[in-house]
Amino acid sequence: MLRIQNLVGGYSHPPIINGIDAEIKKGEFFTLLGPNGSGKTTIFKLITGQLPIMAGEVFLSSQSISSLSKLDKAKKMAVLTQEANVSFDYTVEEIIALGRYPHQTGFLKQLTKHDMALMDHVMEMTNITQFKKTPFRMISGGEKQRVLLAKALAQEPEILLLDEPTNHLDIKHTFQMLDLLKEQQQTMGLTIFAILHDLNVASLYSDRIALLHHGEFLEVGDVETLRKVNQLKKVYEVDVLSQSHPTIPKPQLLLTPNHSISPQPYDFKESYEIKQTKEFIHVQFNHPLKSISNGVIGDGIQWLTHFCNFHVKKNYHCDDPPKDVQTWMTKRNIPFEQALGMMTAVILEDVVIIEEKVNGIQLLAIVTAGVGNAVDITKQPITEPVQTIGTINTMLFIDAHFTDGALVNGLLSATEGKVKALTDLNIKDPLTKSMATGTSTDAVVLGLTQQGEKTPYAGSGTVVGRAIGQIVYKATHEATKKYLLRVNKGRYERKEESRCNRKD
Ligand SMILES: Nc1ncnc2c1ncn2[C@@H]1O[C@H](COP(=O)(O)OP(=O)(O)OP(=O)(O)O)[C@@H](O)[C@H]1O
Repeated sequence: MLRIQNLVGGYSHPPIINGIDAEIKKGEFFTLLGPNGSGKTTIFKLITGQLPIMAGEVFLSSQSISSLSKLDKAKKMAVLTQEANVSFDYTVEEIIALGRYPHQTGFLKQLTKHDMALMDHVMEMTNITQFKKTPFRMISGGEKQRVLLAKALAQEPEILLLDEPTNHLDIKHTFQMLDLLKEQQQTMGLTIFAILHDLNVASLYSDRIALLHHGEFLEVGDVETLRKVNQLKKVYEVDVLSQSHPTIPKPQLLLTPNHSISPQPYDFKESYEIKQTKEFIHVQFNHPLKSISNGVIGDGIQWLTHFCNFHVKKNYHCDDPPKDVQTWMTKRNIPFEQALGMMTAVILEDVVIIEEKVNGIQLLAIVTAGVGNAVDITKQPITEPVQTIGTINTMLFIDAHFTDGALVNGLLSATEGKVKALTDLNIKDPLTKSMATGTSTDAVVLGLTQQGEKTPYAGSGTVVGRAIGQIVYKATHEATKKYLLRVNKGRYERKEESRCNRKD
């Protein structure tokens, strides 16, 4: 659709653009990225003819752009520039009518019924119909941007050049505009060549991107190119981290400010408080911990300050456990947005709390255990899930700095410690009669202070991994023993009671 071949140009010597090549294919969304002053707008000016090409060539549908008349170009290509200065006091409708100009025929060049219907359509699409008769100068910056897009769409171009089209737009209108463009691309085959500043937005909407650096392309490729953070650091000179969007397979970039927002180093042992009642256990930290968990709320990887384990009745059943947990937290003035919530039918008095320092690493384990629903995951028939509560809830807090990989490692180490404790206590799956590997609804959280040197591994091959396995083993072993004692005592008491009743 648009081929840029060894393009050189600028305002004087030396040129700003130094021999770039690119091919924008028909129907694709191609985005030009680069810092301020890197030459993005200059490329557009060379393509549109606002600036003379010093060397190289640009082809529009295989025709050299310099051989096309202004009108021929306008029939194929519409441009939305940053300069929204319209000198005359046109109304919105009149501005949009200008978009039809290249298609008007005859001496008088009047708008036809088709032109007017199309204008109404683009005004509706861009949500500006209400401003139809309003002078352009009397609408806001964001509304002006939508009017200029409507004008460009009214031109019915094959390719649309957009120079920062979302400038002035709030997030709702940014996404509305880009969704609209994407729809035009997908349904009408419109080719889009856009300059965008927001790398995350570019990742969500573009098919391919080009990264411009000092008038040259450093990278041209699909949006996965945005995972090359070293290139981005070089070009933008910021500390950037590439992560996957949580719900769609696109990279998203996270920036770390130069000014430090991490707290001064603090004493782990002084940084938390544990509150325990019959209804709940609440661990509150002074600083947020980086956490990984499968809690009812606060799941996944998060930064959290409050960690709660709520007691529920054995027959607890609810359609919306997260809502329940949030309600219980609100009742106790615990901000659930910063909290992890678990639940258990285990008597909370039987909790085991172990605080230990292993090889200089401070750990805190808080475990409640019930094995009424013990399961051997390797033997249970794969049929209906078991969802009753009789669970092992493990909270483990560590004064260390883990990578995301080490967090996952840490979960493995904790699980290995738990399974070994069940094995040593000879806990069996009542259904399969084989050794249990856990219970049907176990929950776990690992919370890290992220203080000190970064640790990339936390498996059994590491000191911290073994410390995790051993503290979880100890806490689970003890908590399970307490549970078994209580259950056996209960059984004994019930037996005694019925014996006495029989005697009577
Ligand atoms: N009219 C002009 N005359 C001379 N130099 C100019 C002119 N316009 C821009 N430049 C220079 O050309 C270089 C590239 O500018 P350009 O506008 O293409 O950058 P850009 O990548 O679009 O930047 P931004 O993200 O800030 O819009 C800059 O160094 C700029 O100062």
